[in-house]
Amino acid sequence: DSERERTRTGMSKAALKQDFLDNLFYIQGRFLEVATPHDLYMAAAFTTRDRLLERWVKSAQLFKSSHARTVCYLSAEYLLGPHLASNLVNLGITENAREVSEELKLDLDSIIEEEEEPGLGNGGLGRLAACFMESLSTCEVPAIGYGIRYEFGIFDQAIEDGWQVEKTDNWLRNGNPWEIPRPKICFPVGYGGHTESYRDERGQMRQRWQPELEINGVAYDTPILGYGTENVNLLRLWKAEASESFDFQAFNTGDYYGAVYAKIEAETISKVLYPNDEPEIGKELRLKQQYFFVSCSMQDMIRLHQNTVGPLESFADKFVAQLNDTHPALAVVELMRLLLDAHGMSWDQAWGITHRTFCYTNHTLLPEALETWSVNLFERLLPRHLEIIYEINRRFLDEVRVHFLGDEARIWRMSLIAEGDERRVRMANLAVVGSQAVNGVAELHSKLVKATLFKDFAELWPGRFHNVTNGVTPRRFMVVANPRLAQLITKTCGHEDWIRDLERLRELEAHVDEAGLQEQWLTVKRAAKQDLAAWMKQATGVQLDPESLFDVQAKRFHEYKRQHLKVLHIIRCYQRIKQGLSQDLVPRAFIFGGKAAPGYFMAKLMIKLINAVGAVINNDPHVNGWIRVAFMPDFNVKNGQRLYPAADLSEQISLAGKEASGTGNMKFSMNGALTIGTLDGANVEIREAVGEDNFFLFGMTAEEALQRQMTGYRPWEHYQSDAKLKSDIDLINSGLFSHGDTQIFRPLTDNLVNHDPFMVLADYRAYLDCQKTVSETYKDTQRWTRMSILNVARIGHFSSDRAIRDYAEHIWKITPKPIEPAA
Ligand SMILES: CCc1ccc([C@H](C)CC(=O)N[C@@H]2O[C@H](CO)[C@@H](O)[C@H](O)[C@H]2O)cc1
Repeated sequence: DSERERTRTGMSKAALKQDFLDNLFYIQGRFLEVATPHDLYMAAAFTTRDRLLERWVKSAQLFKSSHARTVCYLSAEYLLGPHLASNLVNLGITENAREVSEELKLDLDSIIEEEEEPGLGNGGLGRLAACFMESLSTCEVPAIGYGIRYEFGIFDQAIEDGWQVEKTDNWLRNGNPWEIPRPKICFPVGYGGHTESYRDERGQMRQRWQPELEINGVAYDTPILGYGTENVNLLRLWKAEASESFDFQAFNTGDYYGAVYAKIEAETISKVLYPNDEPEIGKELRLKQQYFFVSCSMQDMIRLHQNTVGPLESFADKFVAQLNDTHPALAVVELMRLLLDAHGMSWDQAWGITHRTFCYTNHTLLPEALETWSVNLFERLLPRHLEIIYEINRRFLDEVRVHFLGDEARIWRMSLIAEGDERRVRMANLAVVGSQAVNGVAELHSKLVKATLFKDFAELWPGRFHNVTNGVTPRRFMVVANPRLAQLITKTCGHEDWIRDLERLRELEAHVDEAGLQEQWLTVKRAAKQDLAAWMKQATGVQLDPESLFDVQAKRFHEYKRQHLKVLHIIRCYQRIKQGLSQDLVPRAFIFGGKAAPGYFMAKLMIKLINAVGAVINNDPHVNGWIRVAFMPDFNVKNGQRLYPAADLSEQISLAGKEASGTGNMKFSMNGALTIGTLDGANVEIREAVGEDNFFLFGMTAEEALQRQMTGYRPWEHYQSDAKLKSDIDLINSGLFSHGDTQIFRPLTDNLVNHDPFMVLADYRAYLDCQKTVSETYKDTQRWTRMSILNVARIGHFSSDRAIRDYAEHIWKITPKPIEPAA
């Protein structure tokens, strides 16, 4: 058998078994009889990693020797999820691993369950970065993902007495077998201090920075394997360390705290992920974190270029860097600083390279989400960068004046500096000016980005603005999360090629009316619902009926995502059942999941309201069996993989114009859930793809919502004129769901009837009517199943492989570089 089979990285059962037992012994120092679940998991992880490393080394060799053009994805977040199951699928050895486990009387699923997921992200943006890394490898595009190795990721969420309680996410407590420390790949990062001008050896006046504090950034590498390919890309996350981890002088003088102060101060920089998916003003540590990973990454890219190609003039031919929102936007300024100050380039040459290197993706239109940093903070923390920002701005505004003579208002709006009592640096404007391409993440969003957020810039540089609609990886969110469905699709299509070419799901359409397929389709969904019901029972005590319609809303809590609109529907159903008017209802399980930023009061109150309403409904004998409410604690990638396969109905009900894209909507559809949603973000394109008959649409369009807001929206009138709405809101205020406390939810209900910034009351009626249609449709199982099959058959466009191919062709101008399989 082949060279590979004989080696430690054979794919055969025999090779896997031997390697597993060897790793259990040589790495965990255990033999089977005494191995703990954690030992078994670590042995399985190292056995899988061995096979990754072999491909990784080959990829790195080829990319290095061929000077392959490489994408650098700069993201402050990567919501990777557990590695083991996904790597087994991408290596194509899940079955072999399962059989070896059985031979050893072990259960592969419980070994997989053992893994602590790396939650190095908040939500959509972080998970997208993870899907993109997997698809970059699958599409054989050479790439490096750069980010921060937070010691503590997104908090673990517990629900206590209905309230969210945040628990520290100590994900590294048991070690991390998937990363390789690279102590020798280490870069200095400066903060504070001052700048000074000096005359260089050529007599040129130059600027340099004398930072006050210097720490080190050390690389930790994680291989990212593609599916059905030998290509492995690199995820390089930076950890902050003190340049001097122990100050002996201080220790000798008995100043023990002083001895470790530098170490503590340095390490705080990569200590914890900021748990907000909307910016918190002026958190200095946040800016330090952003500069930290940007500086390490730019220095590393320059090192790699000089070690492979050589002269920096061709830097932008070798590297293209994608800014994942504005969080890494400082990279534009840091590359300028390095090219100017460290490599003695002229401004124009440096700017030519910098501008051609960067591309920027915007992920949100919410004004409060656009990051700005005070000029004072910049002066103190990054004085040299502020100088460079001023020079970029001076030259940029000159260009604007040429095109828009005398339009000082435009100058004021486009400036990188927001004037006013406190001058602030606009990171979004910096990202646009410093990039050769700017894109939104769904067609509607990209249109709104050009028409509102960056209107001035789109008028100056129309060709710079693009759209790349988001996508998700079908490997994790179909094959790993829903193996039953994957098997049924493979059997029906007669091949597994759909996993790497998702458009081939269309072949399912030919079978859509076959009773056999419909039957098996229902069986697969029912089994997933039973699994979720069992998990929810042990996690929350709530018993869900797998025969009922699983109506799921799972995403970060935010008022624009309108989880409170969903609660009003639940209360409406409750009231109708209590009034004996349940004829047009179908039994439903209302399932929620999602974390709220710890400082976001209204979002946390929404979680409490859901659990309060659930407690009453789930214990009310009159409604028993009709409706149930359950809150899945700690919604993360692992738990998401339990939820997506079990959903019948996917709630995508944000106010049109607010959700940039959404990606959960794609994951639910890929698992046969039907969507009830507004014409917002990628919902628009999902509806176009699956067909309007297979999508439950309601609500105002983005234009209509904007119009209503412009002409003065008075939510109070809805409350006054709509008796049902009034009684639902009054029921919340009645204290029925809060042990008679009529005040606890007032902030939420008052906000709704007096302000309602996301127009919940305006869409309430349309939403209820649409939910009626949903119930009607669900009663017709054959029709519902047909719609479910068509949702999967027509969802191919929303693979992250397609999104990566779009970026490669239209933005990065890069071609794949496949690694030839070992002989
Ligand atoms: C500074 C705090 C912070 C952190 C994250 C963010 C992200 C931009 C928020 C986010 O995750 N946006 C989501 O990005 C997804 C991927 O493109 C989209 O699908 C979602 O619509 C968008 O809300 C903003 C501000």
